[in-house]
Amino acid sequence: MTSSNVLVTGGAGYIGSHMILALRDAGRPVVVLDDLSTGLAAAVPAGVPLVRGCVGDADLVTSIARTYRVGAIVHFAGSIVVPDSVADPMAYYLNNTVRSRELISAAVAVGVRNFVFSSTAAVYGEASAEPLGEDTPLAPVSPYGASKLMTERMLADAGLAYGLRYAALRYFNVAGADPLGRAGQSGGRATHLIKLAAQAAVGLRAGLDCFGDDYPTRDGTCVRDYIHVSDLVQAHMLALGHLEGGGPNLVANCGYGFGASVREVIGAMKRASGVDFPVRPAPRRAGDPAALVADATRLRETLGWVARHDDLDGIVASALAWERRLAETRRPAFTAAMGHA
Ligand SMILES: NC(=O)c1ccc[n+]([C@@H]2O[C@H](COP(=O)([O-])OP(=O)(O)OC[C@H]3O[C@@H](n4cnc5c(N)ncnc54)[C@H](O)[C@@H]3O)[C@@H](O)[C@H]2O)c1
Ligand SMILES: O=c1ccn([C@@H]2O[C@H](COP(=O)(O)OP(=O)(O)O[C@H]3O[C@H](CO)[C@@H](O)[C@H](O)[C@H]3O)[C@@H](O)[C@H]2O)c(=O)[nH]1
Repeated sequence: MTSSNVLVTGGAGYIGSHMILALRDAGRPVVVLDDLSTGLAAAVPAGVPLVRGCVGDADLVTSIARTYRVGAIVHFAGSIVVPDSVADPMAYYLNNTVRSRELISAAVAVGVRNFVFSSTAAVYGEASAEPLGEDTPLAPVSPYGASKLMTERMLADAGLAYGLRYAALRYFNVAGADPLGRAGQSGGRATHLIKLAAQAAVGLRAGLDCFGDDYPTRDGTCVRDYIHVSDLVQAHMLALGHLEGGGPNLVANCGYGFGASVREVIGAMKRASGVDFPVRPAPRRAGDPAALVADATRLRETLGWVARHDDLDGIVASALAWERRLAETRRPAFTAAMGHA
């Protein structure tokens, strides 16, 4: 096993914080670079160095790579809200594409060999086939998807020109929380369906909007392939080992091969919590494809990945458990702020 450090960008965020736990569980030294724009310093486990800064700061990246003898970068940092990218595309091209370019350039210049990148199912756009293989035509319908696709393209070119070794993992919808309760989705502004449903279940919000019920799907609501964050992180660990072991560059979908509709997710959350929170019909949300379901054959066959948490009820239950834990830790602070301490 290699003992060089792994630089986790965006390690104070939802998925990055789970990756840090997996690396530490495997005995790998880690350093985190995060600007804390959506992440929380508290999500980085004690003892893991956290450098607060931007991935687009090439001097900073170079200095971290030298100081910590970084051998691999796992790049989670980015802006992630599809409708925001429709409203403000230039912000997404800056944070996701331009700053990734700086990071990749710095990695190449300082001699970091291996690079794992958070890509997305949004690179496929309006899916014509289901499930989607990696060879499906790439036609993103949101600036978010386009901003990620451009980074994939830069990695492919950097691989050819400079020998950078990379894996671009196209996540479908990531959800759930660490089964040991050490991490979960904590960031301030929630937009993801399962997170919002969990917040409704614990009483943090009055209910939930269902964006569109006239899609060409089995119940009219959008279908997504929800992958448990622990299974996703395991794919990253395998991808890292694959690159470090000399395996070829890789682009792979991360999902289970079956989807759940918005209505099915809401039903699962109501069952798990026992709370019948209100659900309001709402117009379609900009940039939402009707259905996104992964064909994850390549991930299984190339990396030997095995899904261990591929059960919607379990995913929803782990998200709910984390939300309840957050509500418990918030309650004293809230009570104090209201002058009732
Ligand atoms: N959550 C999903 O369902 C999903 C699906 C597909 C792809 N992804 C990708 O996975 C990655 C992680 O997503 P997440 O859900 O953990 O989001 P998140 O918002 O919780 O984490 C992103 C982290 O990156 C940091 N960050 C943002 N811009 C930065 C910059 N310029 N420099 C340094 N740090 C910066 C944020 O502070 C945050 O800690 C993203 O790249 C996202 O596009 C997520
Ligand atoms: O209050 C809500 C929130 C969401 N939805 C719907 O739920 C589905 C899932 O939405 P969401 O959880 O926001 O995820 P996506 O927009 O599908 O995007 C996620 O999944 C993509 C890959 O599929 C990633 O690229 C993105 O980063 C990630 O945010 C969509 O149909 C939404 O319209 C609702 O109906 N009500």
